[in-house]
Amino acid sequence: MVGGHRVKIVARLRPPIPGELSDNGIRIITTDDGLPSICVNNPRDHSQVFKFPFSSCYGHDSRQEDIFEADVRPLIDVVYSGATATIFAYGVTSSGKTHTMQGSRAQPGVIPRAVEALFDHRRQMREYDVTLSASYMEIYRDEVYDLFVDRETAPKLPVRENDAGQVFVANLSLLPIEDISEFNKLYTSANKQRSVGSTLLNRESSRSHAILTLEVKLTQQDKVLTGRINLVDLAGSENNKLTGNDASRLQESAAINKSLSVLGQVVHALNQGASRIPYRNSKLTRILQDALGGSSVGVLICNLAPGLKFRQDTLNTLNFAVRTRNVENKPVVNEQDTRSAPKLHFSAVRQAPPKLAPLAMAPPTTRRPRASIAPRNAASGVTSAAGPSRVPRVSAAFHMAEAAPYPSIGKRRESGLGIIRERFNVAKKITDQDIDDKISKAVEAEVERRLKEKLEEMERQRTADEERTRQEAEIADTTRDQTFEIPQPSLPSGLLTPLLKRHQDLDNELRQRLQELEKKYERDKLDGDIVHKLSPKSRKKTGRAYVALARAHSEKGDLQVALDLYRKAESYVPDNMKLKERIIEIDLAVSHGTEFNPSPKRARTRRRPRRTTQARAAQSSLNIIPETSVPGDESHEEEAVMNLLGGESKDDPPKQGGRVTNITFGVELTNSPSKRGMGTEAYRNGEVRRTSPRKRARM
Ligand SMILES: Nc1ncnc2c1ncn2[C@@H]1O[C@H](COP(=O)(O)OP(=O)(O)OP(=O)(O)O)[C@@H](O)[C@H]1O
Repeated sequence: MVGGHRVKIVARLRPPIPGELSDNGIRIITTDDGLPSICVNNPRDHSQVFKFPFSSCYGHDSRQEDIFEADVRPLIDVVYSGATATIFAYGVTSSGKTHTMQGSRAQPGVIPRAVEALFDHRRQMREYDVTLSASYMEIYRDEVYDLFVDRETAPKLPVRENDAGQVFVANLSLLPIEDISEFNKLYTSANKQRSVGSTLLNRESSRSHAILTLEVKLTQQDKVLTGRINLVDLAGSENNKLTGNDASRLQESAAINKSLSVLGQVVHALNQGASRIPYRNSKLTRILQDALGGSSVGVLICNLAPGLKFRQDTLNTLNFAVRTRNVENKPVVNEQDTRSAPKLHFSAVRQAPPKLAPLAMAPPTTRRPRASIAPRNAASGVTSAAGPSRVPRVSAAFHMAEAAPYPSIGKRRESGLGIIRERFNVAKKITDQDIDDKISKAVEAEVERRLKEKLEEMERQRTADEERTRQEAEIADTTRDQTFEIPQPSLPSGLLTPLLKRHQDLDNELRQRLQELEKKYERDKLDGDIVHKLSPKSRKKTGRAYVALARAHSEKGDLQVALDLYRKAESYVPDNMKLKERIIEIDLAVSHGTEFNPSPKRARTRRRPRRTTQARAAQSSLNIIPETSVPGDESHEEEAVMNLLGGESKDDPPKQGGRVTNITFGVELTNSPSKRGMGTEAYRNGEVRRTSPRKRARM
C-alpha cells in the first residue's frame, strides 16, 4: 500500500473562443494563504462572489506545458513505481477538455506529453526490462468500444470483474508500443474513430467518454511491476438549450448527462461513507471505479469556460470538484511474481486472468464461435453484426504524425485475445481453436459462477426473510392457540372479545409485514436499475415527488435530509439544471453551516398558447432569437422544472430585498459592486436575446 491519497483538483479556465462574448465573471486570485482560487460571480445575484480554492488553478493564458510539468509529470514516477494513476478532464461541453488532454500539433496536451515522458523515463530504468503498451476505448451511449478496432466492425465490449474485484473491459486491445512515433500513428488513427459531432457550442464536440490507458511493465528476474496511467477525456455535460441539439444529439446528450450524473452520485456516496456506492449505475463509473475510492492515484482537471452563458455550468463543475477532492483513494503497487498467475486490469486482456493460466494444460474441446472475434475476420470478408451508429470524427483535431493505415501496423494491431493466442501458441504449441475453446469456457464458467453467487445471495436473503416471517407467524399461532385453550363455556360473555380482536390485529399486522417484505425484496432487486426502468413521465413524476419532499424538509430547516432528497430527485431527472442549481446552493449551505432561504412556492403558470406561423415569421424578420426557437428546445421541460422547484427563474430578483444573501459557494463570500440588471438581457453568440414576455411579467 502506498498510503491514502486524495483526488487532486486542477482547475483550468480557457480563453474566450472567436465569436464568444466574455466578461470578468470568472477569475483566478491568490488568497492570503497563498492558495489560488477560482472566483465566480453568482449568476443570479451579481453582488455575490464565490471562491473555490484549489491546489492548482490555471488562467486563460496558461500553457499546456505549465499544467503538464506541475501536475502530470510527477505521476510518471508513480507509474514507474508500479501504481496506477488516473487523470480525468471534466467540464461542460466546449470548456477545453479535449484541448487539455489531446491538444493540437502546435500545442500538444497531457496525452502526448505523458507518452514522451514515459519513454524518456524508460531510458533511466536500465536494471529492468521495460515494455509499454496502450489500450484506448470510448464509452458511447453507455456502450464500450475499442478505439483500436475499426469502428465499422467494433463490437460492444462487456465490462466484467475478476475474482480480485478488479473491473476490466473484456476483449479490449492492449497494443505494445515501441516508440513515440508508433504511438502517434496508433493514436491519430484511433482518434479518427472517436464519436464527435457539431453543436452550437463546439464544432467538434466529443459525444463519448474516451479512456486511454498506458501500461508500463517492468520485469526483473521473477518480479513484474505493472504501472498504468489512465487518461480520461470525458464528454461534456450539456445544456440542450445552448447546444441546439437535434433528436439524435439529444439521445447522446441524455446518455452523457446521465453518466455524469451517476459520476456525481458516486462522489457524493463516497463522501457520505455510504455502504452502497452506485458504481454499477453506469459503465463510466464502473470503469473509473479504481480512480474513485479505489487504488489509483487520481487527478481531476476541471475545465471551465468563460462567459455568462456558462456561469451555472461552471458552478456545477466547481461544486463537483469540491466534492471530489474529499474522495480518498488507497493506491497499491501492482507487483507480481511471474511464477504465479498475473492479475487482470480493466484496461487489459493481454494478461490472462488467474483462472486462465492453468487452462492451457487442459485438453481441447469443441470450438465455440465468439462474437468478439468476428470483427477480426472482417478483412476476410466476414461482416460483423450491426455495428454501433457512431459519428466518426471527420478530421482529428490532433495530428501528431501522418496517419498510417492500420494494415501497416501489422501484428501490433492484433487484439488482446490475439496476443493471448500468440503467447499460448509459443509456449504450448497448441492450436488457435484450442485456445479459443479454453478462453470461452473460462469466461462462461466465470459468468456462471457470478450468476450462481448472485442467485445464492438472493436466496439467502429470501430465506432469512421467510424465517423471520415464520417466527412471527409462530408467535401469532401460539397466541391464538393459547386463546383457544381457554375453556370458553366457563368464561363470562364478552371476555374473549379483546383477545380475538388482538388475534385479528396480529393477522393483519402479519399480512402487512409480509407485503412489505415482498415489496422490499422487489425494491432491492430493482434498486440499481429502477431509474432506467421507468418511463420518462414516471421519472419526472418521481423526481417531482422527491423535490416536494425535499422542499418540505428544507423549509423545516432539515437541510441535510433535503439535500439527500434533492440528490435522489436528480437521479430521476439528471438533465434538470434548476435542480442542480438548488443542490449546489443547499450543499454549500450545509457544508458551510450557513442559512438557506428557500424561495416561496410559485403558483403554476398557464402554458403559453402556441405561436402561429405568422407570429414566427414576424419574429424572424426582426432577427430576434426567441427562447423557444432554439432547435431541440425544451421549454415545456423548463416549465416542468420550474414547477418542480416552485416556479423559480434565473431572472428572479435576489432574495431578501436585494441585500447580499448568505448563500456561500466555495469558502468565502465577498461583495463586488452590484451588476444586477445584467440578467434581464441574455446574450448568445453576440446576438441580443429578448427576454420572453413570461419572464418580463415576472420581473
Ligand atoms: N486553453 C485553451 N486555449 C486555446 N483554445 C482552447 C483552450 N481550451 C479550449 N480551446 C478551444 O476551445 C474549443 C473547445 O474546446 P474542446 O473541444 O477541447 O472542448 P471540450 O470540453 O472537449 O468539448 P466537448 O465536451 O464538447 O468535446 C476548441 O476550439 C479548442 O481549441
